[in-house]
Amino acid sequence: MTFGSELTGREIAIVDANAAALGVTRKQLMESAGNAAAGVIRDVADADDRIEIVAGRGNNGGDALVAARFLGAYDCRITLLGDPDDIGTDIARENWDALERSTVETRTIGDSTAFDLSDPDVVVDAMLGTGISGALREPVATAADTINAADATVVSLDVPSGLDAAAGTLAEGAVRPDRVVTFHKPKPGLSDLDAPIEVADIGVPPGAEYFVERGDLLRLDRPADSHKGDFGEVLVIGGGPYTGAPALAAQSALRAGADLVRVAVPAAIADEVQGFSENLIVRPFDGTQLTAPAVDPLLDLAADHDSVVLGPGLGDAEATRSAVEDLLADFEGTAVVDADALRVVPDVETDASLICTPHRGEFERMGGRDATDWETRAEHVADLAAELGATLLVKGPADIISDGESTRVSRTGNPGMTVGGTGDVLAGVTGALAATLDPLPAASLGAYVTGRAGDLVVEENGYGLVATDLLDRVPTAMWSERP
Ligand SMILES: NC(=O)C1=CN([C@@H]2O[C@H](COP(=O)(O)OP(=O)(O)OC[C@H]3O[C@@H](n4cnc5c(N)ncnc54)[C@H](O)[C@@H]3O)[C@@H](O)[C@H]2O)[C@H](O)CC1
Ligand SMILES: [K+]
Repeated sequence: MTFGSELTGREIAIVDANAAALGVTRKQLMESAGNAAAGVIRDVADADDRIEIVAGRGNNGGDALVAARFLGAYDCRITLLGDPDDIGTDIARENWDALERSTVETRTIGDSTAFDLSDPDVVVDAMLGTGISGALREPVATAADTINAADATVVSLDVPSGLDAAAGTLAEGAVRPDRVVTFHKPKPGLSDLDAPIEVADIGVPPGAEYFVERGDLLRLDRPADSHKGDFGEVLVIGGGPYTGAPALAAQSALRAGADLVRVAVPAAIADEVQGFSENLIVRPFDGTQLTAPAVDPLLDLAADHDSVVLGPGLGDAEATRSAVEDLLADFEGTAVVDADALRVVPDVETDASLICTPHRGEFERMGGRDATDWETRAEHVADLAAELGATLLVKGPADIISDGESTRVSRTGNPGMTVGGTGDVLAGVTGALAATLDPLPAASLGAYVTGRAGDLVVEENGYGLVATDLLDRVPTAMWSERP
């Protein structure tokens, strides 16, 4: 299992969009949901029972419109709360149009004062599902009261209308069902209800939660009322024998949306690093490479940042290695650890939350077991992540991300990306995402976005990609393909 045993509203949207990316449309899922709902309704209804289906204007209502088609043998009436022109989604509207052309009895009610029930035996509550926001508004509020007062068996589709599946709480006046049929997975709050809950399999493709796909981009948010600082400040610590790597990581963090990125490098190369871009804020520390005297000042600086990227271009000198060890031992924030800095991770005790980004060779040097197929390797990645208490992002043709509990696989990227520097881009992008997201989603999206940026370059130019080509594709990969 990769997502939790219960799905919140946002996770459902992600799974839905990932299912679509894997070739199963939301309309197909709605068809299965409506079919499954009809099965439960048949279970509670006698052959001559009157069934009232009350549908809202979202996809929860859409599920019920499908169910009505499957219940053709019953005395069934569908009430749409609101104007058909205001139906919120194409797939719900298509199902409404199909019902209207059929022999199923339909009516629309826009005004709460007109809501009534004709003494039904069974009421199907499909007014609101996981798309609820805030307190119940009219006409839903009155309809919920009327349904609760009716002497009928009430079956809620997905969740009782009024259950906020993001918070797991019931709004005042929420429908009190006798049964619930929920789709794909339980939702937060359902287990607190008195009513029996059935989970219906609606054919979400296996892999929609496992693979990192386009739907995962829904975790990214940049609301109109955002303020400077909302998207985090990132500190890149790197450089010494190499100058390009820290500059590349820092620029990638900027492209991935961090508000502010500082890059701490040895003073001897500070000018050269600054020369890569006027967007960089360079913070030199004394010397030609990272050594013990820089550790305390860097820890102070790091404490003022939301995340740290540690490693790009540091090199593998013994003095640097022990400085990295000291730094990690006393750091308590979130750090993306890459390149030579990875060597110390297995031996260091730290309270920091680490995201380690090894390639396969580095993964094995850290103690990971290799495997010829990626499914087995994914298990080995999870094992090492659990052992280290860190999140691992193991780079390869399929990137494997695990925190020891959940494991994801990202399949973006292409053979053109074996060129030097793409790892620095990945570290920077992941560092920026880790400034606002938890480690597992940050690493998963970092892998997906960097790989997708590489795919966009190759789609445009063919192979012959260099790492700097990725930079301006990072925002495209993050934002222009968000479902
Ligand atoms: N993967 C799955 O599990 C699938 C689930 N399906 C069903 O889709 C709904 C969620 O649909 P969505 O369109 O996102 O939202 P809703 O239908 O729940 O509601 C939107 C609708 O409600 C209005 N509204 C919102 N808040 C309130 C309020 N407080 N008071 C009154 N009205 C409100 C809003 O304006 C919209 O009109 C999910 O639950 C499943 O049933 C898919 O069919 C298949 C895949
Ligand atoms: K409902």
